[in-house]
Amino acid sequence: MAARSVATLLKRSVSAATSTQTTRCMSSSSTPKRKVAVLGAAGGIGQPLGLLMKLNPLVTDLSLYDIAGTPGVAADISHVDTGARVEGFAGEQDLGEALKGCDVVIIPAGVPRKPGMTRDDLFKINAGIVKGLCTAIAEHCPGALVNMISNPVNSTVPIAAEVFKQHGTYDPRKLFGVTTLDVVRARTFYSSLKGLSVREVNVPVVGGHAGITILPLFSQASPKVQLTDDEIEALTKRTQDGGTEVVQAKAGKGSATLSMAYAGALFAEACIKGLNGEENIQCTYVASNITDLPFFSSKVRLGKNGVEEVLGLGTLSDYEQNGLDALKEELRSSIQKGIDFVNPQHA
Ligand SMILES: NC(=O)C1=CN([C@@H]2O[C@H](COP(=O)(O)OP(=O)(O)OC[C@H]3O[C@@H](n4cnc5c(N)ncnc54)[C@H](O)[C@@H]3O)[C@@H](O)[C@H]2O)C=CC1
Ligand SMILES: O=C([O-])CC(=O)C(=O)O
Repeated sequence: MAARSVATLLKRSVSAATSTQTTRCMSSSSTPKRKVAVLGAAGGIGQPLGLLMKLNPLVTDLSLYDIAGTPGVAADISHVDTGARVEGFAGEQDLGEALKGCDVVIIPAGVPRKPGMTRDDLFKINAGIVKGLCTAIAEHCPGALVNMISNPVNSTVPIAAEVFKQHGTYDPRKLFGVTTLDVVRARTFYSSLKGLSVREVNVPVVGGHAGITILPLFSQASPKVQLTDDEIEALTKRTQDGGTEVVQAKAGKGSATLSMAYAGALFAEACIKGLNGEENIQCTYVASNITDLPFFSSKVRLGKNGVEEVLGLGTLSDYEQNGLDALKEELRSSIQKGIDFVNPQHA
């Protein structure tokens, strides 16, 4: 699934860049109008993600919002000769206008990790940022699909759910933690270890998005190749620590931005395709009852309403079952931390 989407995205981007006429025809006749907002658009992820959304012919209106720096980013991206109309919004007073009429809102707003930090160390700052942005979403575009990138995703998604519940706008089919980067990494590491073409490879990744809560299911990878126990262990660890690998390599200058922008663009495109009636299956962190945890990442069928179906885990190897048992306590407590942040009286 992801492999084909990537190829399509890049091919379309090239044709969109070389033919404004074609793009305009597509958006006015065959495809519905789709407005996408990026909140945190002037950041390390926000800028390349904004560009990738501008290259996507399924996007007709692109709203770029940040607390600062957006006029420059919006002016810059708006000169790209593709169909999407770009508007930049800077500062809280413009947030409502940025969100009005949105079909998809992508949130990469907030601080990234430095070496030695866990994603949970970001909670203190990012929880408040996400709460504020989700309050505005509830007021100005309550029907939009929300793609949460801001960390810790294991807690920021429950925060968003609680904010929407307080406003009476919560629809669990429309709230997603973006875990696509874990899938992208698992595919890359698996294919390069085994000399496979990455375009043909798929690996489901379930659980959450932090350390051991990231559980790649190499027993369900396709195409299937023989893996030793040591190879499975190494691939699993590398996928779980992929974010930390980048944080350490950037040595204090932030975390993954370019690969995340790519992954975020893939997932946003999958959501828009679903809205447009092109159902597709992606791994994402959503409200779920496939385990005893209220939020869980697994394969999900996306369609016109957002989540059409949360798919089960399939058969797990003993190694994966142990990983699942081991991740539950951390994931449960991260979820509760998010819920308690919005409802301190119940904590
Ligand atoms: N889900 C995932 O797989 C991944 C998540 N992340 C997370 O994404 C987040 C952003 O990372 P970067 O772009 O590298 O950080 P960054 O610091 O480069 O950019 C963040 C942007 O958010 C903006 N911002 C802060 N408060 C805001 C508010 N109230 N409203 C709107 N914008 C606001 C900042 O002005 C800045 O431009 C971090 O929390 C990071 O941990 C990063 C990589 C992967
Ligand atoms: O590791 C981080 O802090 C950023 C992130 O979520 C990732 O790259 O997977």
